[in-house]
Amino acid sequence: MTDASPQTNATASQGPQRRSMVKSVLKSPLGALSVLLILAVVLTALFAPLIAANDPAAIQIFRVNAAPGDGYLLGGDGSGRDIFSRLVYGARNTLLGTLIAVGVAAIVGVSAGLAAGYHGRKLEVGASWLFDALMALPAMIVLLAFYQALGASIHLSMVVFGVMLSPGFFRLTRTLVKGVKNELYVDAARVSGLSNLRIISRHILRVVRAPVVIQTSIVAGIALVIQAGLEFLGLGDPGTPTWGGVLQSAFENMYVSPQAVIWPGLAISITVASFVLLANSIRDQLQHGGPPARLPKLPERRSVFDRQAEADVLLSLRGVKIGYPGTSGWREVVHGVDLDVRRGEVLGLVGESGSGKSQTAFAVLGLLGTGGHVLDGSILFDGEELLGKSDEEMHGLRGKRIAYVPQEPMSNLDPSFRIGSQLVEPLMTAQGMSRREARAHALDMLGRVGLPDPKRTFNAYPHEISGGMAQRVLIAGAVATYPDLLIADEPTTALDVTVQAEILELLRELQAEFGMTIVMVTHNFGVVADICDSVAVMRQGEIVEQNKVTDLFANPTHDYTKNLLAAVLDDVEVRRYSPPKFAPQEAAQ
Ligand SMILES: Nc1ncnc2c1ncn2[C@@H]1O[C@H](COP(=O)(O)OP(=O)(O)OP(=O)(O)O)[C@@H](O)[C@H]1O
Repeated sequence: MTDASPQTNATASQGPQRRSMVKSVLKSPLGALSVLLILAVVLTALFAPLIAANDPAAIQIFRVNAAPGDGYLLGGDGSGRDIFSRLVYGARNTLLGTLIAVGVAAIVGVSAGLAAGYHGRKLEVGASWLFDALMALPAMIVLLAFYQALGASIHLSMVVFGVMLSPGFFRLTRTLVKGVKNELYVDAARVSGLSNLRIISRHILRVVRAPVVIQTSIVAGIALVIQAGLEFLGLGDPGTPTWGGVLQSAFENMYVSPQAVIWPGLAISITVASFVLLANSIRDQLQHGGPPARLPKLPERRSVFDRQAEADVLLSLRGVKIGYPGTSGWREVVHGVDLDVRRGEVLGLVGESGSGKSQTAFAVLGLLGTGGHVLDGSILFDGEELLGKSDEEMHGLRGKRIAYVPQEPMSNLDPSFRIGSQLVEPLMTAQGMSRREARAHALDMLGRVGLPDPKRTFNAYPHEISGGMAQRVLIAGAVATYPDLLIADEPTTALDVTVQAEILELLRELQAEFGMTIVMVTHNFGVVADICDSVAVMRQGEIVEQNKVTDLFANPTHDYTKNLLAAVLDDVEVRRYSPPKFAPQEAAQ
């Protein structure tokens, strides 16, 4: 049995510029064409009595195998009936049969798939066994046997065929449900007391919906072809006009009236092709988001590129504005940041959530989120302008001269590869090392970042190590190329307090040993006090204050900085500097 599972990822559509699926499909040429053709067939079926001039069953003996003309638009068939009228009325019966097969397949397969995927293992095993057995049955033989037993009703045959098509829906739905049922938001829904039925209808069906629509479209094409095939074999109701029946009649008279075969053939092929094209078009929209939405026009960059930074400044930002496409033009999220990071310095980029710290860091890495652009400004790295560099040029810098340590160590390691191979591959491609050299260097680095048994970690899978060890592994990978600049985005947030201190200590040591410059993105003044030499405070997309850590802690000038410092908890252990405690009235000034 056909299992036309649409390979799709329903979550792929959840981009920032997701448009309504229907609109997106209609905007793609193939999607629009297929919808138009299916609509035309449906309308023809609905308004058959208005479209067809003649009764499809009326026989005119002198029009047997007649050529087109004289009121018979496409000629007469072997019994003297109007081929056009039979095709128009045939659209009704053919679509109804298709609808029955698809409806039965979807209802049986999706409900069983939801139940088997969501509920325990026993139900899944039983249902899987049943549907596997159904798939193993030869559809045509089963349909012929049922035809013998049930009589000449194509609609009953389509019910049986629908059941035979249901395993495709079952497998697709079960797999999707199993993938989503352990997501944290589903757990949260369970904890909040929602019933299983409510969770399935609210959270699970949303994920299943789009792939099931694709599967439905594919299965509709298959059902139509099989139905026409059965009718062609003479297994339909001879009194009812259908496309398969018209094809059979034309085939019997092919030598007398060859053109009569063309019309039912065209009707079947175009409709089936439309279903398949529609499925492809929806899948494309889901997987790739369809053709890119038109971006608002980029504003002209006013900043002068031709500038130089002081010799001891490694990274220099001037007037950097970052934006994302919004409903009415660009939505600016960083509004003209000026920032200098000196060679060998650890700079803390600090501010509350959403203040633009990560966006500023990602702009330097050339890794803004989908649709994100640096709208204006200049970013100099070691005297070289980064804005305007191609992806390839940026690729040459990232992972070599500019390294990155992320916030979530675990989600940045691929669970299907050993730690060692994830460290060795980049060293071979980026540094041109041989496998042996890369392996030795990776083991060295794992030892250097304080992992007690580098060999064991090297051979381990990510799930076999702790979060703190994973962060050390990522740091080892980042510093393995001895980068000039390390950007660390909240590298300790996901770790427990003692491990946080160890990781900060490690970064400090590595910075001193390799002479790296570090930009530390953080919302935590404790981290700033612990490791940073200077600090830039961000608020609502702007830098409001930049100073040496000692000076800023001793003498914050901006109210926002004072508030942030006042919010540092009394028991935060600050090893290098002690933030002064501000009285609430002082902080509010
Ligand atoms: N992909 C995106 N599309 C649109 N807006 C975005 C996108 N990513 C971030 N933003 C917006 O940019 C602004 C700054 O985000 P950013 O991630 O830099 O904040 P942050 O200071 O690093 O906060 P946090 O500490 O919570 O990560 C926010 O208003 C955010 O909504």
